[in-house]
Amino acid sequence: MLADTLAALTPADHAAGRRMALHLDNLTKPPGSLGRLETLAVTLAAISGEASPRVSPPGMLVFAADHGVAAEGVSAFPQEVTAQMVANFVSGGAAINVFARQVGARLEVIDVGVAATLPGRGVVDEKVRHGTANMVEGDAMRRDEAVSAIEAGIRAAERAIDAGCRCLIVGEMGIANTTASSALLAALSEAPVAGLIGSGTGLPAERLAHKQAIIERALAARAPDRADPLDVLAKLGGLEIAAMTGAYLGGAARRVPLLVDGFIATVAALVACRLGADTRDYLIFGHRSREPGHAHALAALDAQPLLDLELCLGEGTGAALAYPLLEAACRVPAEMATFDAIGIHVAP
Ligand SMILES: Cc1cc2ncn([C@H]3O[C@H](COP(=O)(O)O)[C@@H](O)[C@H]3O)c2cc1C
Ligand SMILES: O=C(O)c1cccnc1
Repeated sequence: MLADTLAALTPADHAAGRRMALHLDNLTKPPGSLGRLETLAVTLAAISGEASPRVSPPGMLVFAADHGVAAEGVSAFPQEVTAQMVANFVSGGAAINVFARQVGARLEVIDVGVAATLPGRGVVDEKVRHGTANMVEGDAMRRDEAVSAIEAGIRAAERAIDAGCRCLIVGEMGIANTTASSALLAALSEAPVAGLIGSGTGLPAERLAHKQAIIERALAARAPDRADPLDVLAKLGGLEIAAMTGAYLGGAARRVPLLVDGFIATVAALVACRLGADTRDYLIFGHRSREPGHAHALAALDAQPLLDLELCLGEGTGAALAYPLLEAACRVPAEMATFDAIGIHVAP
């Protein structure tokens, strides 16, 4: 199934994007005056291949899983918070629930690897295993488990698209997943760990050197093959990160715009692009997270995010907040009058 999804990936329709650019120049405004909103309209036209792209309704996918490396004291919060937040997502009290309601999104919460056994209601059960192993002691997961988690993500993307969603907002919950993400980014980019770590949920500054040392030990012990993204993902990654990678691959294969959230989401998107380079054409970056490694992950994808609200949360919140800009970018070409229609003739 992963192989089928990779085989179905194609570049976006850049000719449709160029037609959109010509149309935008004929609307009743100085050419280019809507700035990056115009770039966004061109991107959305290229993604869908349509003259009037639509992003509504959006589908939100929040993947949850635990991390064995949490036992090393790399997060300000204990592992149990992952399951508690999953319960919060189900009862509608988390930040992502607020924004999902605001934009009328279909929200799905998917357990791909929470350590605790969850009471089933309201959570899609795709548990691959009860949390990853501690990457300092062994591979976070087996290669086939990484593939299973990716495939759970592909299925979730396909469910949302089959239910009518025109855009995917992908988020995560997993205590210690900034550690896994920094480790993945270090392995994929070969940049020094020191510039790729941050305080995540609020790890005190004096614990950062410890977080860095844990990641450096894991990198040395696991020795992942940088040229093999699945090897890197299995040895250092997380189940929710793998599922997000799958959701991006699945959404790109179906030619749907994918709104990327913060640091963790961007690292998952980087893994997806290493597995299937055409995925990049379908990614729109919602915001710049306060987590320092995010700038490196964005640079690795040559990405410029839409917002900078100094968020540092995850769950998909920064992507959800950027979603109304995508709606605006769809409405401008569909609803604005053209110069031809109002009888203004502009000199060439
Ligand atoms: C109450 C709470 C809600 C959250 N929602 C997202 N995260 C975020 O914080 C975690 C990553 O940070 P670290 O690597 O430092 O553990 C992830 O679960 C992420 O989604 C949360 C964290 C907490 C504590
Ligand atoms: O940017 C993120 O995705 C992020 C940052 C801190 C904690 N959780 C997520």
